[in-house]
Amino acid sequence: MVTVKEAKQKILENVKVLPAHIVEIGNALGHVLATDISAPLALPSFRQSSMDGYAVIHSDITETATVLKLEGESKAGQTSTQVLRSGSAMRIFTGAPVPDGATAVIMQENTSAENGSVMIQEFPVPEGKNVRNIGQQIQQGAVALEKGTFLSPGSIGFLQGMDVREANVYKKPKIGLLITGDELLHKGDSLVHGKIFESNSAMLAAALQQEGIADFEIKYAADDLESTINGLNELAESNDVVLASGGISVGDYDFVGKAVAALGAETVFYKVRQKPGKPLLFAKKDDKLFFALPGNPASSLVCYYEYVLPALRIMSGRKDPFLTTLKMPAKYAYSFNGERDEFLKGLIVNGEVIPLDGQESFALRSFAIANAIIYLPLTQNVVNAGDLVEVHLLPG
Ligand SMILES: Nc1nc2c(c(=O)[nH]1)N[C@H]1C(S)=C(S)[C@@H](COP(=O)(O)OP(=O)(O)OC[C@H]3O[C@@H](n4cnc5c(N)ncnc54)[C@H](O)[C@@H]3O)O[C@H]1N2
Ligand code: MOO
Repeated sequence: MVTVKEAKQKILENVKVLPAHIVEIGNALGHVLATDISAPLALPSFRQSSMDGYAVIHSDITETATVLKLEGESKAGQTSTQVLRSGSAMRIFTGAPVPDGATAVIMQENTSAENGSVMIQEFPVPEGKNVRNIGQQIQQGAVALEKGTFLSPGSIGFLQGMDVREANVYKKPKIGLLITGDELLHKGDSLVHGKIFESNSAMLAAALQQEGIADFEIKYAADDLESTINGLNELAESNDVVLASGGISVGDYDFVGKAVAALGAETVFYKVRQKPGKPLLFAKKDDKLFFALPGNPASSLVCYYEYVLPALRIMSGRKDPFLTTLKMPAKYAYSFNGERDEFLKGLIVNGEVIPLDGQESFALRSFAIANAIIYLPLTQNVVNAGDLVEVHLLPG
């Protein structure tokens, strides 16, 4: 048995980043850059107005109420180059090219135009006011995004604005899910006494999809050693990570531990001093990883968020693999007796976290409405309302 801290350390030590490959920008969201991207063009690539108003030469404005001759117009999308002469102002709109010679734009609220001239009710006008300069955002050839950047919607927009079409990103792991248990019913089956509708496959598939991992396959194994070995073996051949659900405890029909050993995988840890999720197993063989998640649904999902997801993120190149962690006051008191650290399903509302009712490991009802996991080490087994607790934010 290892502690939570030791188990997390072993994840960090034993999981390696996958190789990189080129993807189109449209498919790059949620990936991590494996090389720097240089700006193929400057942003902006021409001088742009940031306001609707009038382009002027700032030194022409010598007093409040300077009157300039109105000459020409520059609107967004205009491709021809225009020139502004001294003593004149040009009508201009947001995003439009600033004519050569112009050094500032006066927003139209500070002007009044009539009969072919415009009065500027602003003085003094600094050079460059309301003008976006060439390369103000990024110069051509400069590093636009560094290796290691996690590509967010903002990154995708930034790259698209420079007409970057593809990116070299770390691969995301391919996952095989092995769902074990003779008691399990599937979609379309009829309920019979002693059986349950299986939910871990849908739950884990949803969690993977939420992480942007679409490449996964699901297999089912009966509670016997041979079908568990075969299932693990087949999934390991075509995937980077195998997640088994159920059959990892000490019962006569729990075969996952024996099957992992039979495949020749090395156990990194088995059993973590935590509730729920005690019988979690992590093993590896060459570059393949095996996680055996306890069958109890809430145990399975806690282990996924606290250990599996960080491993998948490390493989994908993420430097911040664990759930975002912060301290927050507990809304209600909570205490526990026992010899294991506890992970509680929590709901953050208005800056406080509520330890939800229904913390049993077979129950998903609390997880269904949780937005956080509360981590209570053994040293904090009595929590009073208002005490600060460690909170791990669930993705989404
Ligand atoms: N004598 C002991 N018994 C148990 C111990 C122990 O230390 N000594 N540990 C308990 C703990 S803690 C957990 S957690 C469970 C883990 O058991 P397994 O991983 O072997 O899981 P199963 O026995 O196969 O199933 C447990 C539970 O979950 C239900 N289940 C299984 N698969 C699914 C699924 N795909 N979808 C929904 N529900 C599933 C299953 O029907 C059981 O109710 O062991 C304790 N026992
Ligand atoms: O570890 Mo089990 O998940 O406590 O029920």
